Amino acid sequence: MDHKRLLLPGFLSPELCKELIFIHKSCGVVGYRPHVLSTTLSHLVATNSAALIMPFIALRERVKEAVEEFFGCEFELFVEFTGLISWRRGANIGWHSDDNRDYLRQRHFSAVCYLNTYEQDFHGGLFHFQDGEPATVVPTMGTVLIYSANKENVHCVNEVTDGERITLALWFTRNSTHDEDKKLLDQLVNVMARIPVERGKLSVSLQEELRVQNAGISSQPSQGQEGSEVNLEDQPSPGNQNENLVTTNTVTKTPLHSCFVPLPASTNMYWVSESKVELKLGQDVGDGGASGNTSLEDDQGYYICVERLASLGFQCIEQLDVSDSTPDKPVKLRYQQQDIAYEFSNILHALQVVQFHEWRGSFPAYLQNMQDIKCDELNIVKRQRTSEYTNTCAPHHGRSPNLSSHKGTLETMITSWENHMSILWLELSQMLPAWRSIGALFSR
Ligand SMILES: O=C(O)CCC(=O)C(=O)O
Ligand SMILES: [Fe+2]
Repeated sequence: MDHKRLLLPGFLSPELCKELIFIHKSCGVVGYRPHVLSTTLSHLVATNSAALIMPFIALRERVKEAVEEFFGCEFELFVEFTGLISWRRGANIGWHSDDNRDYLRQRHFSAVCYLNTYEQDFHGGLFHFQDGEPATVVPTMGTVLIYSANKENVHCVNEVTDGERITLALWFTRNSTHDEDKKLLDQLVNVMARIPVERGKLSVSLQEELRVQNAGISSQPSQGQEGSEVNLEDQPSPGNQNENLVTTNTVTKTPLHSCFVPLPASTNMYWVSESKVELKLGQDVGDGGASGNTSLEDDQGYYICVERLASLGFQCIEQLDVSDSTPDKPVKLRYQQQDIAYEFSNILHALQVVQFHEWRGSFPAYLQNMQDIKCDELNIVKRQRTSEYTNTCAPHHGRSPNLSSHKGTLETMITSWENHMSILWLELSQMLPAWRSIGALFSR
């Protein structure tokens, strides 16, 4: 039997891999099997994070071209599925081919893009082919593995024993009725139509201004940016006038803000069950759906967003009510026992902002600032009232440093995320008419 497969090391730049990891860590939900989380493009669109599909577009195109060239089927393929998948401790998949279910028969070719590296970011999780060469694929950041989805390429993934193994999985089909682009376009058109700011209201000059401001911001992520917000005061959008500028604590929210503040999906999609789930290995192949979801009642587990925030040192000031089916409530965070004054629109908004700064590496600067505030304040307090030293550190007690006094830092933290999102959002809204007319998602 022929085992047609291709390994392309360095196909993705480290920068793109990290950006995709940021998206997954900001938006991922429970995946299709235990210990697996996923972020599909349609999930991004459905959770008001449509702008985050932009970094995928050129990559999907490049991978499709590589698959078409290797298998000699130029201009014949459609992307059937695009999803970021992470495999956490305990995740594995037995021998299978990727088309091994009736509802997966349309999958003709597979491409797995490895976004992080074996033995650096996770342990276990090697990929093996049952027959032929290469027998084993070692996941390495930026490598793409391409193979046919049928029985020529039966494979498995060993159990991940530690860390988080993150991939971008793509499937391709010759069958146009399974074209992911058509479904995404329908979804995008619906979502963009509901956006409160009319695209037409964003004049060309304003868009230009935005670009210039953003160009400045992205090159200096850790500095105060006076006047960096998108101020639409002069161009109110109909039906939205009263909401044009909403000040929450120190940070001004603009109409654009409401375009891309994420909307969480239902709670059970973020609930990772830790109770035992019976599974027949080797039969359950990725469908990108949420069939790994389990009910909240009988389970031990954790809420993904809360866990992701906690792993970076953030807690929600008020505990999240996981019995609430839609966690779309304002959230405030605490970092190292200091309450952050800013009110995020919801837990997903908080997570996206935090992950954004983790990705950009701009946290150390902010945290350094926060650390300085803490030390200074504590020193003063310590000198004055030594006996109450511990109390001053405790949440809601004494004068724990209020970060709103460090307006520049906090404001920059929020607005640099907003600016990043607004660039993507504008790109998306500019591309959409062309995508609609062609019926496909493509890059410039
Ligand atoms: O992540 C990998 O290396 C392969 C995953 C896989 O086999 C699948 O999802 O079907
Ligand atoms: Fe597979």
